[in-house]
Amino acid sequence: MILNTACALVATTKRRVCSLLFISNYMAFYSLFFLLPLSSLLLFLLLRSRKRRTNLPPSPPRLPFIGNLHQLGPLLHQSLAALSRLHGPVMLLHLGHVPTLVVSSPNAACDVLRHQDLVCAGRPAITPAKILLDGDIAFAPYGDYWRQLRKICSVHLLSSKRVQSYRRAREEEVAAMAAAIAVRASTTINLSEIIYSFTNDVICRVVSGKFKIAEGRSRVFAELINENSELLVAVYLGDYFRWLGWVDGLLGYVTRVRKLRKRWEELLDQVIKEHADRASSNINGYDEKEEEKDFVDVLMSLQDKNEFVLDPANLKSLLIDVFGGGTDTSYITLEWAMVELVRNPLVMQKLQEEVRRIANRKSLVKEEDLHQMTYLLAVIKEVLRLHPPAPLILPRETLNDCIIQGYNIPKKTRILVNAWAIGRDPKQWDAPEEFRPERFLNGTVDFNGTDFRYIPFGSGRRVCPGLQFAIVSLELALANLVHQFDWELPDGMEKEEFHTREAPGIAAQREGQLHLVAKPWSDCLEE
Ligand code: HEM
Repeated sequence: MILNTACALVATTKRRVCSLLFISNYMAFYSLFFLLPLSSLLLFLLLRSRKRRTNLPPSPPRLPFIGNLHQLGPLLHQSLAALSRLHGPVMLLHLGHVPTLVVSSPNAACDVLRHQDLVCAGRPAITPAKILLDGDIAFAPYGDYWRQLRKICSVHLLSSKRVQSYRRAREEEVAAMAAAIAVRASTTINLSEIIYSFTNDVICRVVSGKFKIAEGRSRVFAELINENSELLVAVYLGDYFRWLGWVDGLLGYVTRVRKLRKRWEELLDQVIKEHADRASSNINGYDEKEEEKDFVDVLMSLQDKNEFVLDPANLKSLLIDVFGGGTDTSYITLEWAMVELVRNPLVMQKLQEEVRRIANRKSLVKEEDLHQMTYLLAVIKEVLRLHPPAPLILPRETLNDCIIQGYNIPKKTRILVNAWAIGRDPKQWDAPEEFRPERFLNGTVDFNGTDFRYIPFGSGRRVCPGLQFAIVSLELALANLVHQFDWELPDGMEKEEFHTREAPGIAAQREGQLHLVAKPWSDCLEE
């Protein structure tokens, strides 16, 4: 019995040993052929992601949750420039949950806007744009839909030929601006107001035709554009802290943006309906006179010919973009131009000499005179170097992982290119804070974004499509302002009080309104 039990025990132990041996063999086999490669793969991935994380650009120290938000001031481009001086021209910030790459040197801008242009061609989906501009071009995600809109803009709405076709509209609006100044000559005028009406009237006229002035419609557009600017630049907590989106609702921002969209819809529906009425009765012969077509005419006739079909809501978003993109930017530039010219009397004198010599005592400078005015162009370039109205261009977002200046930049990183800081970088420009148009006289630096020291219109595939339109309007307006009038500070104001401070916000607008006295130039004769 004892022997039997002993034998049974031995047999069981043997079986257990065998099965243990089998299991350990199996495990060895398993680990050799499966676990080992798997764990090495995991290790490799871990190391790679660590390397990636360790090869990120430098970042200022950050706080939990808010990240670097507390380091930003009301003048965003200026606070980013100050941080970049400490942490380098390629710097990674964490704005709440949003990783944000800030680029402040021409080389880094060239990486973003040329070498990695495709990967960096996305735009972040921010709350106000999603509500107000859904389906527009400026905030459209990069892809087929954006390409279609881009083609419409560059081939049909803002091509050289089309820009040329708005010549009469521009010249008439410039004449109206000069007349508005002339009636208040030798008194202190609010030039900001006058310039704003001019830029707004030009855009209104180009987009929605010549009927708007009589109806006072441009005033309504101006009101809406103003509110656009305010609501688009406000900070929406939900964009930086996913769990705080409801606060934006509570603060009323979201409701305000929705209401604004509704007002735009109503106004644009009216404009589109008028187009349809005009087209059906053909009172304007809109189909015959190509040069008279406004943007709505062009878009609708493209739709009619089935060349492209845009959802009505998206069509309105595209029009809102053009109003927003075209009005504030040109207004801000023209205002800064007058500020810098009054602060720099020698530059003003040189510009007036050029314009008056070429215009040859005509009462109005015409567009055919502009191509000879090289100093005028240099003045506008210098204004846009010191005061780019979109100092951080428009935010981009990476569509994939990429490398910028040797650093790994993960997918879905927001990118801010600080055109303002690059334009004032002492490593790139002599005496960068001084207003010296002469630096542009040799003509090698242009607006088109090929020289990354100078990118007021951005660069690459998302470069501003309104560039030509903007430049010719600015040239014509500025030439006429300095041709017809001599400009003085209001009584009692010293040159030193005439400041160049910027107002808070993301557009680099001058703080306060510009008040000046216009003295008609006596030699400027009626034709
Ligand atoms: C001084 C005048 C102007 C300046 C400084 C300016 C500047 C800019 C900048 C920096 C961008 C972003 C470019 C980028 O991401 O690389 C942009 C985009 C854009 N601008 Fe302008 N702009 C001006 C006038 C205009 C005008 C007159 C229009 C239309 C009539 C316009 C329409 C647009 C549109 C639609 C976009 C979006 C393009 C896209 O995302 O594909 N802009 N502009």
